[in-house]
Amino acid sequence: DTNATEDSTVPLNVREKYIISKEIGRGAYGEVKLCFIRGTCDRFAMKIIAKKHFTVMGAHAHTFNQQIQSECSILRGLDHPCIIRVYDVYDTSDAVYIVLELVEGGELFDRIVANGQFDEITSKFLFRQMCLGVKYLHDHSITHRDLKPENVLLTSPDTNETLIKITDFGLSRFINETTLMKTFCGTPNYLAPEVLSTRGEASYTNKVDIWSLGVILYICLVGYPPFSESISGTPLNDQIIKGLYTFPDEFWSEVSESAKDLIRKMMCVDPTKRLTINDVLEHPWLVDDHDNTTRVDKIMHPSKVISTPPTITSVKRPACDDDTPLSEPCT
Ligand SMILES: c1ccc2c(c1)[nH]c1[nH]cn[n+]12
Repeated sequence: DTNATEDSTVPLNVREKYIISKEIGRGAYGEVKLCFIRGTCDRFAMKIIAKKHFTVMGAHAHTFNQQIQSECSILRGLDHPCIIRVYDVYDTSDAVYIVLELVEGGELFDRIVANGQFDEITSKFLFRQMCLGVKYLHDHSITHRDLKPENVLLTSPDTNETLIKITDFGLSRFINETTLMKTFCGTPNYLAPEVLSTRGEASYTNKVDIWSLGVILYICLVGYPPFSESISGTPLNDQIIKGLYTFPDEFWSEVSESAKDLIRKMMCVDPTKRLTINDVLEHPWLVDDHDNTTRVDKIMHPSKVISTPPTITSVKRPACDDDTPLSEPCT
């Protein structure tokens, strides 16, 4: 990958507005670089996706580019605390340049690795935010399709009481078969069974995101994935397609039955039986924990922290006795 700063293929209008700096991440279909707006020095993330990863419609390239434009105008219209903001999109012949919100806390994936796993309270705090972000996408008819801890970013580098931001949504609709094959080449740890059993031909529903959220919650609580080749020797795809996961007491004895119940209802093989995102948010594990809901609301809407108004002790009231005539009738 060429260094975009010198790379002459970066369109002039992008270079005029942004200084593109170092690489800060690599997604499945492109690189992410730190960039600054010339002048204000506001910092953003610039995702550069080479078009070769997209379905080449050949003659239909024109409609394809229009599809990208309309998709990105949808993405630019999204505004939710748990969704990475899309500020600008530059579509050129060989690449799409997407200007995105920058966050400094790294990926959930790395935080889980560093922590080992989260306690149930922290898991629920982060999980509720992911659910609210996914609900916002589903309410806007957007299926993420590639939810995984690598696509959940954190805003604070030094605490788990952090805001999370979901990224890499929306463009997945434009995946061409090679990138889709990449989906199959990559570990299908988070991939829903219906995608695997029909080799991706399944009519995707947004239920695929619920399965992935279930896998993410499982990993947050115990620090290891529900499916893995090494242990049982059964091929990974078979484990997923048949839903062969368990909650071994060795690791799960400290976790509440309610949390396991929710995971079972999210990681159910039949998508028609799987919970919707609204069902998930109405599950007792999330609904019955008001403290968690309050903490999540506060981190999502910090400005709305209701500061308790000062009690009125400062105002001195004249000692009133009943024969003092009122200077004027009280209005
Ligand atoms: C998409 C992919 C990676 C991103 C991103 C948007 N924003 C941001 N801030 C740090 N990394 N990163």
